[in-house]
Amino acid sequence: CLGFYSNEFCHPQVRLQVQNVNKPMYRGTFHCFQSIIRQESMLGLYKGIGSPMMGLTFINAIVFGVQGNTMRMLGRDTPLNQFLAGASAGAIQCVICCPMELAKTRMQMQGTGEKKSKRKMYKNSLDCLVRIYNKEGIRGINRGMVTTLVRETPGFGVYFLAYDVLTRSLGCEPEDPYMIPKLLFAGGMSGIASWLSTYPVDVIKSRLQADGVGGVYQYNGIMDCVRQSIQKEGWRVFTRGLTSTLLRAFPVNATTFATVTLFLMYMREGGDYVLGKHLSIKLKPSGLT
Ligand SMILES: NC(=[NH2+])NCCC[C@H](N)C(=O)O
Repeated sequence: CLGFYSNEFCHPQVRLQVQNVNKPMYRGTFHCFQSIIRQESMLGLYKGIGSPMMGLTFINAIVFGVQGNTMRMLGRDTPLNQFLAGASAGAIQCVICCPMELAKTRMQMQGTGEKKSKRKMYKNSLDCLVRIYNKEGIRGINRGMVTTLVRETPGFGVYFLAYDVLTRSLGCEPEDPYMIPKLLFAGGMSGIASWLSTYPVDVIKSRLQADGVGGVYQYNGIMDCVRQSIQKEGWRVFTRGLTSTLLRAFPVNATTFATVTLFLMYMREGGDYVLGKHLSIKLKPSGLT
């Protein structure tokens, strides 16, 4: 479980993305945090954490495994191959990421605002997915899959390309006394770059996955959700929850990338290898090959 996947600790993100702009419950990130803690205690910030915690082991294993093997398959270490290897990892991990985020979103939305249901529909994330499957079948638990693929495929391409470019330009070498801070910085900035690159898609995905909580369906598909969102809230709608997402993205991805890099470096003899891009680049005096 390297780092924390998705936005399980970014509770405000989902609520800020899907709240009703005509009757907004939250004025911004800080107010959202305050309200959740006041109304639901600190535990409220961790609602829906079960699903990401269940899925994150597999997701990170898939992401770094697919990315590394794709790079070895592509052979040449070029920026385009970095992007393609990351994008393929991002696409494949959607199989787990989409249902996981659907459960997280539903758990975080139940009992809030106008969607407040009299009784809690779901006991936990697994119960949430089982109920959705029993009611809506396989299509139901893959609600939001298209937007998840549109978000994650380029998002992960940017994620790994940014880390490659930053580790190269910072010269993250084992004998460098500042290697660890540089890896943390490169990982954190790569996470931010990745979320910034596809954040508008994430807003639409969250709205589609939250749609129907409490029985009220608002959208007839992706384009209708985009149209309604822009019509009601203007283009700023695509920045809703962005602050809390970026506040979380830096430390989570700094930890993830630095941990994987150091883990793999010390798995090899004497630090000959640094993740750099994808786990198996031989370090030469001139930098990563
Ligand atoms: N949707 C993305 N931008 N994904 C790439 C970043 C993934 C990373 N594990 C995170 O949760 O921050």
